[in-house]
Amino acid sequence: MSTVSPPAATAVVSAEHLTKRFHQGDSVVEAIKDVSLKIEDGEFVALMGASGSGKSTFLHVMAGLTRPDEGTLTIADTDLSRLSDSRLTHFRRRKIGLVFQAFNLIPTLTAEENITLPLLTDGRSEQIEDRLEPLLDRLGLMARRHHRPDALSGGEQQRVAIARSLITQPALILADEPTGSLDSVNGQNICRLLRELSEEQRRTIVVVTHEPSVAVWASRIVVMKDGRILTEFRASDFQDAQSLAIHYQNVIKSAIPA
Ligand SMILES: Nc1ncnc2c1ncn2[C@@H]1O[C@H](COP(=O)(O)OP(=O)(O)OP(=O)(O)O)[C@@H](O)[C@H]1O
Repeated sequence: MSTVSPPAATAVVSAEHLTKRFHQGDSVVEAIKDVSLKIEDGEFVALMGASGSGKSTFLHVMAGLTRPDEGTLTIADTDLSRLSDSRLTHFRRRKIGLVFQAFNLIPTLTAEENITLPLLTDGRSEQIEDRLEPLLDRLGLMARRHHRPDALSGGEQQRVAIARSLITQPALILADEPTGSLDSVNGQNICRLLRELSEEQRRTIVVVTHEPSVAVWASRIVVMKDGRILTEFRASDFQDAQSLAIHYQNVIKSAIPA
């Protein structure tokens, strides 16, 4: 009898030895140093760490918004270092969905127009018909589709931003402090939505956060300190956000300074 081995998990993100330096006058800041990380298809990863630990820089490198000085980054089988600036922009539009703390919606456009904009700017308007209504429905935005951002609550605006990130069906969704502008109830609802998207649709999601109450929704938590990956653990090892917060604080405190 022949045996069939399960398919190997595919890495959507493969970062190897990434370093990014910023020059300010005569001084140089190494924002990330020798960072290596693999993220598999369908994983929901929280990137934690104190202010200045390099989380946003790493996220921006993964987004192709910032080029690393050293190391290689492969996203969805594409080595980003091999892409020219214009191809990198094209790649980002197609393969990466971005969600920000400040929502970054266009105030003069309705919810629906904001959501469909990435397809329009990429010359793919024919895909709107099939994709828009299921997304509005899934994200609970059907009744708000014709409203402009100033007529939407913060939670609704962030759901519009998430819908906008999903409409291109990207390989990877990157969110920088997505609950940072929301109250705790709306913040938790956004976390639940991201978790459901990863579980139901195998979306690969990376969220940068300071908050254990956000990180606890992820499947894997990666902790950064002084530009390096310090450690990682699984949220399922903790009963609740409070026990995760205690472990996180202990890990940060006991780390030997770089
Ligand atoms: N454009 C830049 N120019 C100069 N230095 C920068 C730049 N961007 C980031 N840095 C520096 O790189 C380091 C890492 O910054 P980064 O924003 O990635 O950290 P972070 O963990 O996301 O912080 P926070 O949680 O406060 O957003 C910091 O010392 C920061 O001052």
